[in-house]
Amino acid sequence: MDAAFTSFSPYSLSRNSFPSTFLSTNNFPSLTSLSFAKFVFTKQSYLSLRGPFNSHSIKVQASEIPPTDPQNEEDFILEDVPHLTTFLPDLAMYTNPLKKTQAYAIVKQTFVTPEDVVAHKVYFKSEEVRACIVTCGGLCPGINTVIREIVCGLNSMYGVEEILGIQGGYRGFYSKNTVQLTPKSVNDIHKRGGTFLQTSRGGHDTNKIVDNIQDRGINQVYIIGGDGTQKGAAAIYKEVERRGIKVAVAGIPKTIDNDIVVIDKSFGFDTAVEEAQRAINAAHVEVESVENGVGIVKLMGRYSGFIAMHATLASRDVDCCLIPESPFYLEGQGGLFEFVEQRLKENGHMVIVLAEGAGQEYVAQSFHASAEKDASGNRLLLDVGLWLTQKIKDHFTNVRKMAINMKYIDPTYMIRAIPSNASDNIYCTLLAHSAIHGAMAGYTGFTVGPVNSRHAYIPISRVTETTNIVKLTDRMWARLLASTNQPSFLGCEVVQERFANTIDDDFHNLKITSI
Ligand SMILES: Nc1ncnc2c1ncn2[C@@H]1O[C@H](COP(=O)(O)OP(=O)(O)O)[C@@H](O)[C@H]1O
Ligand SMILES: O=P(O)(O)OC[C@H]1O[C@](O)(COP(=O)(O)O)[C@@H](O)[C@@H]1O
Ligand SMILES: [Mg+2]
Repeated sequence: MDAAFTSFSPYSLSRNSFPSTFLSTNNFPSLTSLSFAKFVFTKQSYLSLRGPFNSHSIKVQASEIPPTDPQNEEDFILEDVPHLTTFLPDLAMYTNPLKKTQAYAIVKQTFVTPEDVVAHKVYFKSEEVRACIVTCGGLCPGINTVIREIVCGLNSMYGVEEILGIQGGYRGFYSKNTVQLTPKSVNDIHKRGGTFLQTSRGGHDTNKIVDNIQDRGINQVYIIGGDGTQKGAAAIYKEVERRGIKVAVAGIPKTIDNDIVVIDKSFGFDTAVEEAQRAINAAHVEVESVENGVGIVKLMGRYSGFIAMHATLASRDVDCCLIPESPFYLEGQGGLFEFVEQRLKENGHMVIVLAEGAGQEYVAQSFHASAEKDASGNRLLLDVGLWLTQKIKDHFTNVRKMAINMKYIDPTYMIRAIPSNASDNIYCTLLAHSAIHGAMAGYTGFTVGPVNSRHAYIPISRVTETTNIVKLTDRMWARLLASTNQPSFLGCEVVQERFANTIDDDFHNLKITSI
């Protein structure tokens, strides 16, 4: 194992985003040779991750890596990325076939910084690899690009021929036939939205899945999916380890909501924000063309309002953005009705962007609905867009006796069903390649993704222990408030009390106490 990686050093906030898995024929004798790669946060990045949902620290085990400031070992928070040799200590190593490929053989000092992890040896022979890919959970722009690049990357860089597609999510392992994936069969799929392999919610049965992996002789599993999927991937990895079989499990984080922690941003998010602009533009055009026009645009965001926040900031045509993390109220001083009326008086029109998870407790009260769940156990949302539309109409017609022109646009599925844009396509390629290099190098139980702009291997458990949400105390939310000039709604004690009393999960309680 010692020779597998010749160098490793911590990520830095200022470095550019070259993948840390880049191969070099180079040696870096001046740098420490490590037995295991570590998942590393600089102290700064750790601090930036800290908040009500990430309050417990990651263990510091700094002994093997020299900190940049030798006086301050606590600069680094380190954790092992799991490796096959942890439970299969006698695994054979092979020369990395990348050395012989034209694209990488020319790379000597030029592209490899001392901070890159350099794989000299791999733990799979090309002809021995039998990989599979599965996609789970909701859609997101770019899934097909990730599938394509795993297939093409494994084939062109490592000479792998055996790649299976598991169809229809986790349950496809045990309920469907596999499909053979080749560079030819996936050649054009990045131009399409959705997932070439189909997806599903629910159906995660760890034993059945791992039985199937064993029966089919699969030894690399690439799992593309969100927070739920990554929890499933962690369970598969644990079971694989328990059975002591040589199977590398790699997660590629997918979430339209950008709700996965640790990584800088999820793929497809930029594409979704861009697409949301079209809906916001349409709403704005409609409402400025009529008298007292009120436009409402509902965007995705179950627990995290990132899409709504970014779409609002990008647009500048939005007067008010409502997200799940920020409580709001309708009536009285400082409420939404008052703000709408004020904007109509000032400008004759207004646009509200609404994340689908916002105000769910109000909608539930209005509709007397019970909390239903989907097959994966996610709460099924009530339509806050229709609810708000009706509330505003009722208020202005019946209470204020004022005619308004309401336009409600619901582009929710449209923003995630499209192909990824150019920058997301490149991002997806880096993720796919990072996953391939990691699996070939024998890592397992990891998720890939950029951390402070450095592509990193992250132990899966780190990305599943909490959810990424918009922090109301962060500057991005302050920027939004400054841009829209909307009320912060936080002055109202009643709302805070109501939230604390009616919402029983930690998520909302923490949210309130963090304000
Ligand atoms: N805690 C869990 N343990 C194991 N599997 C899970 C867990 N949560 C979700 N899954 C599985 O992961 C898949 C996708 O989860 P879901 O929440 O629907 O989407 P996403 O992964 O995009 O968040 C489903 O097949 C579901 O059964
Ligand atoms: O109708 P579906 O397919 O269950 O998806 C709706 C949900 O999917 C999401 O896009 C999130 O999906 P994931 O949990 O798969 O990331 C939410 O924004 C939305 O509430
Ligand atoms: Mg999810």
